[in-house]
Amino acid sequence: MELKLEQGQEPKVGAGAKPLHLTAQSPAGEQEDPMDRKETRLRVVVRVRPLTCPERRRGDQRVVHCLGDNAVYVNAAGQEAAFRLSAVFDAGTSQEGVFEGSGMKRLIELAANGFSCTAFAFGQTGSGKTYTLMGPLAQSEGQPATPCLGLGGLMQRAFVCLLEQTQCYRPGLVLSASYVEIHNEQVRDLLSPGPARPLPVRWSKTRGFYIENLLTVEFGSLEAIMALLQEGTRRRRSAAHALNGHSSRSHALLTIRIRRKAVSPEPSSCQQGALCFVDLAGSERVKDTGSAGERLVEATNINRSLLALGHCISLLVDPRRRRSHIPYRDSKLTRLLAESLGGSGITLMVACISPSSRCLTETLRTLRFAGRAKKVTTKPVAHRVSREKLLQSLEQEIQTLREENLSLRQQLRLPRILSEGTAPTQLPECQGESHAPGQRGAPRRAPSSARRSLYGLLQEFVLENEQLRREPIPLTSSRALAREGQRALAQELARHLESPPALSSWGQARRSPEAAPGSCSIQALPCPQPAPGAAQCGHVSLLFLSDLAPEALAPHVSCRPASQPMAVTPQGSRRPSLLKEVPPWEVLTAQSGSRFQGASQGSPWEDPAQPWPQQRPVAPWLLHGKRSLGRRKSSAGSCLLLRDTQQQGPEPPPGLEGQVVPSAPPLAGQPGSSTGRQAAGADPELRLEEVLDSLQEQFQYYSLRDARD
Ligand SMILES: Nc1ncnc2c1ncn2[C@@H]1O[C@H](COP(=O)(O)OP(=O)(O)OP(=O)(O)O)[C@@H](O)[C@H]1O
Repeated sequence: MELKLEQGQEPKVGAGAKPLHLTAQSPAGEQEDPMDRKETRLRVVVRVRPLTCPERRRGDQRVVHCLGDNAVYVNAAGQEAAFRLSAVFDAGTSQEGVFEGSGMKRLIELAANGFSCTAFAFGQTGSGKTYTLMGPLAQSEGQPATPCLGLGGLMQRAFVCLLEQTQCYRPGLVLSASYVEIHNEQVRDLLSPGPARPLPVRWSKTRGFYIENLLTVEFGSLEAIMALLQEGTRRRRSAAHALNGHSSRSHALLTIRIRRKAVSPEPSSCQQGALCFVDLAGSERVKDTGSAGERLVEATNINRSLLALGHCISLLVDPRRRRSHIPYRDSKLTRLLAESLGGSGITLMVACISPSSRCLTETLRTLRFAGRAKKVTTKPVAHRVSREKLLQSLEQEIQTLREENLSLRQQLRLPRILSEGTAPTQLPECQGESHAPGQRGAPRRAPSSARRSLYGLLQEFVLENEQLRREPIPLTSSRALAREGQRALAQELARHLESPPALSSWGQARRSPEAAPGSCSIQALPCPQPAPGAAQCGHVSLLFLSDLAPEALAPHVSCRPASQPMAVTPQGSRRPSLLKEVPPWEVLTAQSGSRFQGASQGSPWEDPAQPWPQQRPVAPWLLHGKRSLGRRKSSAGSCLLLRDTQQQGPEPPPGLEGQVVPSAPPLAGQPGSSTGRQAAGADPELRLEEVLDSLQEQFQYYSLRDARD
């Protein structure tokens, strides 16, 4: 029998950690945490729950033993293994004991200092994850009991701790919360009033993966945050099965955002930390839980997303492979945890296990996962936002909400009071508490105090948004409306990506004589089929360059000197070559918002004597096929999509300066793309969202790389 004792370097977070020493000063005059930018391991602790009554009645053996010295020992059925983790809590440890010993307090402190912190519980179904995070649920309603801390979990204790900090020691802290669940691979807002609709998970260079249209609610008291927790948990999907009478059927993520204004009298920067609690749905063996029908679908989705999480962890642990592509896009869960696992966050994992002999296999699996996870490192970075950036992002947020509210008002046929050109600092037409949605369009001015701050203004728009959404009419977000125009195009693109057409000839391309004034008048190279989107949307043109390695195309798109010919490969050729038949052409530079420069001599695109009638900004999008970069370059196809940014459509990518180039993200719908594989047969709308998102990612990746090179 083999006795395996897992060893590992202890992370610096945790009980007994030295008090925070503030040594360095940031340019803004703020104190920096010594943890800032230091490689840090995930802290992984284990909690063993007591045997439950049914387990005792059945006479299950206790096979898990806590040895002291942070080691846990499993011995049964000829299997013996020991694991050493950051801390181990036996069945007798109280909720307070787990809070004190897990390092939760330090995590809260770090979140208040601007770090992104995550505490998540994982383990087999019925192993005590929800209990550890929220305490026992009120069985009748499936809600976290009361704010009373006796049996309260890590969440309630953290709320108390944070609120204490806010009220007593750091009056500058502003707290807000969001709460979502991932159920059957769909993200749902648990706080938003009205019917739960799936929210898209998007990616941006500045924010990483994020949930669009997520409601965030400010709170200032324990009662308020407990009400949010209870309301959200009531809405979360749960069901009974053989191993747990109240089993969570979704992963839940409750995020507390902590905004701290700078301490200096003339604040030049602010800190924005986050504390996220993740209650994972438990892994389950269907033959043990007896899941069938809907429960079986849920179980399959739960297990699949946990598998994706395990896969990411395995790659992150391997020092060679963690530099390559980590497939966070394989599930919504891994996308949302990407920052906590491999980015700049700080993470505490609580592995929950049952002591019962019947759960032996799953217990060992959980402990092995824990052992791997503790080797994962992140490089925590405190988020300090410069005052200018903060103001900018606030204004942008206000502007987005203003547009969203106007769009909702239009759908509700309410009078539109703001004029088109209203500056973001002007007030919305509908304010705060006293406006009832029934009083359609009664314009009100906010109290003058609210005008003083952008935060106040933002709050008003949020309130208005909430009120409008409460109307019992199905509403569509403004972004979704804007996307409708892109849907046909995306569908076409998806088809092309799946089976790129063979080009019969490259022919001559000219500026379209029918191009509407003001539209982007570049014409696609002729394809056997009309260029996708060109027919439907006058402002979109697409080049489909079959069998062209992306590496050959990207430099030409980003910064091709006008004198060089475009490298394309005609049909039938396996390898890209400089295609002499296509004369030099000057397309555009890769910077978003760049303009057509006009055509160079001999370009087939343009009559050089005639300048472009409209020098309009365009956003280029690159679609690549297979990213095989071996000696035999074989790309399924590459597309260059030119979009007129003055028309409606997806946002052009922001500036590219100073960015670290990540590994190339996979492209939805492509061979080798997990999202494409997963999406097959899934909701076509979600599938299209994926395609549009990955367009942006792809473009950013290649543009950033070119900018760096
Ligand atoms: N440390 C503990 N002390 C006492 N009871 C516990 C403890 N941990 C869990 N329990 C009880 O065990 C049962 C299952 O716990 P819980 O619902 O938290 O499991 P879970 O891991 O969240 O399950 P699932 O993944 O199915 O949602 C509950 O009745 C809970 O009250």
